[in-house]
Amino acid sequence: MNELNTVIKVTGTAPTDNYDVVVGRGLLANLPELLGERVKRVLVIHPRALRATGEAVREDLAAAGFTSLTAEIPDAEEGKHIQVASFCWQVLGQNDFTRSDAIVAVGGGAVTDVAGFVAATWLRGVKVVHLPTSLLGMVDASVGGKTGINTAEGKNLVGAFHPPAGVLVDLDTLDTLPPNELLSGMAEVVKCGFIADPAILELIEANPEAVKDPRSDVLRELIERAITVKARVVSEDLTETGLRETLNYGHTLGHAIEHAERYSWRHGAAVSVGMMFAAELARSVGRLSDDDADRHRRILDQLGLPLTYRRDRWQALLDGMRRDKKTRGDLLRFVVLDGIGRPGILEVPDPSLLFAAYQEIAS
Ligand SMILES: NC(=O)c1ccc[n+]([C@@H]2O[C@H](COP(=O)([O-])OP(=O)(O)OC[C@H]3O[C@@H](n4cnc5c(N)ncnc54)[C@H](O)[C@@H]3O)[C@@H](O)[C@H]2O)c1
Ligand SMILES: O=C(O)C(=O)C[C@@H](O)[C@H](O)[C@H](O)COP(=O)(O)O
Ligand SMILES: [Zn+2]
Repeated sequence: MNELNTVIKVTGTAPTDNYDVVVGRGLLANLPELLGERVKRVLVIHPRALRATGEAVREDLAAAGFTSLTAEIPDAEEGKHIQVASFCWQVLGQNDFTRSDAIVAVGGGAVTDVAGFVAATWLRGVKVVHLPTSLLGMVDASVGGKTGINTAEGKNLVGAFHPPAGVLVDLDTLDTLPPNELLSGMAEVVKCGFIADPAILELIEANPEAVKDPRSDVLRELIERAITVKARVVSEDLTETGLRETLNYGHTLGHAIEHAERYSWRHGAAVSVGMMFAAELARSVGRLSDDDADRHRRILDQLGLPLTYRRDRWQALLDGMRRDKKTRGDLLRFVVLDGIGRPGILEVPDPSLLFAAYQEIAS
């Protein structure tokens, strides 16, 4: 690995909780070194849309002496399905994959989520390495070991914590990422700014054009800062017993919107509306100042992320939010801010409070 790479460490209590997230260019070629000598066979999981990248990874593996197979899966949320996991288990079974073999995920967050889930469940756990190719995958989904698939009832309702053995964030892959996908990832970067690193917000405010340029130094700094936030949080609380809930800022409503829209909305777009809602909720109970709540609107609007959602969908959203993993019994729980960089939890026994805050963002 060369000196232009940045290494962000994730740590934890078990030896398998410790790994590096390496950020740089031309990094995919470093995969064989990362897998190590014990691994003999590798299953590369990627969507059809990223076939060329998957093939390039397999060529590097072959050159280094690994036997590799491909599982080409449906794109985006269609990949986060039990039938896709089942297809991958079948490929692993038919090819006698053992506990010393490995899975490599090449793609966005949907791919790292389902491939991570397959790795968590095959033989009760095999090594997985993530090669995220979307901004969202780089700054969020590939780091922290949350894996999952959707069910008919909601988003990520089935999954496991299964940290990767390593993450290679190859910035070159962003060159082909469509602008709306970059924008979606930017919502998670902004989230990290609101919950933990105000410098992220200042960088975005000061560089409205550069943040959208995949080759800019500003974007690289944002990526590294967001990964640093995520790595720090999951190092302290891998299994979400407390601090990790803060990474769910904007997701209680966001996931409900994704489900209501049958996943036609990008994850980050839904989280953007979810953060607007959380800000209005916190403002309404006197926890967030008007200035800080208004800053949500300014930054998300500057980026071009959505700020509102349909007034007539409230009941479906409330039903969706009840299925959020932070809910305890009848108590809905939201990540809210007491100020920028000061996240906390708001427990809401009475949905009328939520309905009132929703009116502020309903269109
Ligand atoms: N596990 C976690 O901690 C975590 C964190 C955040 C989000 N997520 C999950 O991640 C998913 C969203 O991730 P996403 O936004 O990456 O979506 P995605 O994986 O659906 O990818 C978005 C689209 O971009 C395409 N794409 C990806 N990389 C590309 C590239 N380099 N060039 C061209 N096209 C490319 C994909 O094929 C897809 O069509 C959601 O399911 C969300 O729930 C998980
Ligand atoms: O890593 C986490 O923890 C997060 O909450 C990060 C989120 O951005 C991500 O979308 C995650 O998949 C949501 O998890 P869930 O537990 O609410 O399904
Ligand atoms: Zn998210």
